Amino acid sequence: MNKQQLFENIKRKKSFLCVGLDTDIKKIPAHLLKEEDPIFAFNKAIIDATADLCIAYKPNLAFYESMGVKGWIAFEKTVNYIKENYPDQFIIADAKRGDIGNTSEMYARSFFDELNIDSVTVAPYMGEDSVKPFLIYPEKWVILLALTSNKGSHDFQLTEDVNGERLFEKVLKTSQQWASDEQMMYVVGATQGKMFLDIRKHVPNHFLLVPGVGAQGGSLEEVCKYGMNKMCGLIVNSSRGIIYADKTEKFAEEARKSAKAVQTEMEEQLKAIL
Ligand SMILES: O=c1ccn([C@@H]2O[C@H](COP(=O)(O)O)[C@@H](O)[C@H]2O)c(=O)[nH]1
Repeated sequence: MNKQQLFENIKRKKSFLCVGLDTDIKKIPAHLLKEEDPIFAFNKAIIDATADLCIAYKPNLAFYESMGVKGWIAFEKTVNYIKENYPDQFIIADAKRGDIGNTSEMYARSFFDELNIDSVTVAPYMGEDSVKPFLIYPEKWVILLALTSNKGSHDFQLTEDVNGERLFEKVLKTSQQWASDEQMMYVVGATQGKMFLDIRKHVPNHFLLVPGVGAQGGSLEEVCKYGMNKMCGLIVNSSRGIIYADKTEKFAEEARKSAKAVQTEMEEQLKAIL
């Protein structure tokens, strides 16, 4: 999917919501445990209940890998289910990969060749040769960690060099030499508030993947105020706040209500640019 198609989906659905499929066997409703593949059964119900309200799904690999082979199978089935039934959805493998070149090549192959996923999150710490292997795939995206939503983002990302340049700014500046805004996005946490102004000074036109609303308490209003651009430029993720809205047989219905509440707020925010 290219940038224009992403924007068209945002306009059509009046939403820039990404539903995070952080599916934890210990948190899903008990009645699903009798299913052959409880993780997939849960995901399928959540996807069917929310697909018209969101433009993206973000399974986080940790939740699947922690289940071994069964988890990987559930992940693959989930990706295929989205692709077959909701082909307009942008799929993000939140895997935070990145390694020496030949190893990154293998990571890229598994997400882009094997699974045909739209995008993968990548850590920038190992530099250009660790990111480039992900960039040889047309219309596939690298989503590079820039300024994350957690408290630890202060430990390295905000440290300054002798010229006063912060590490996340160096990441934004340097990585723009590797790919354009047609192939690269950045992760910026919703909890970072006004810092979106600084982010936008460096990357006015890029899409940003923004986790941290809902369970982490980030403000959607602030994200939009400081981070929205003329193509929206935001994919805002909520995982726990949507998928675990309820633990009963009504879980999918309640997840839909939570997603609808976020989408309604997004529709309002989009009036500023549409
Ligand atoms: O800076 C980051 C980068 C990634 N994440 C991931 O996003 C979701 C957030 O889940 P919630 O339940 O909505 O808090 C999760 O997969 C994180 O690993 C992030 O939160 N912050």
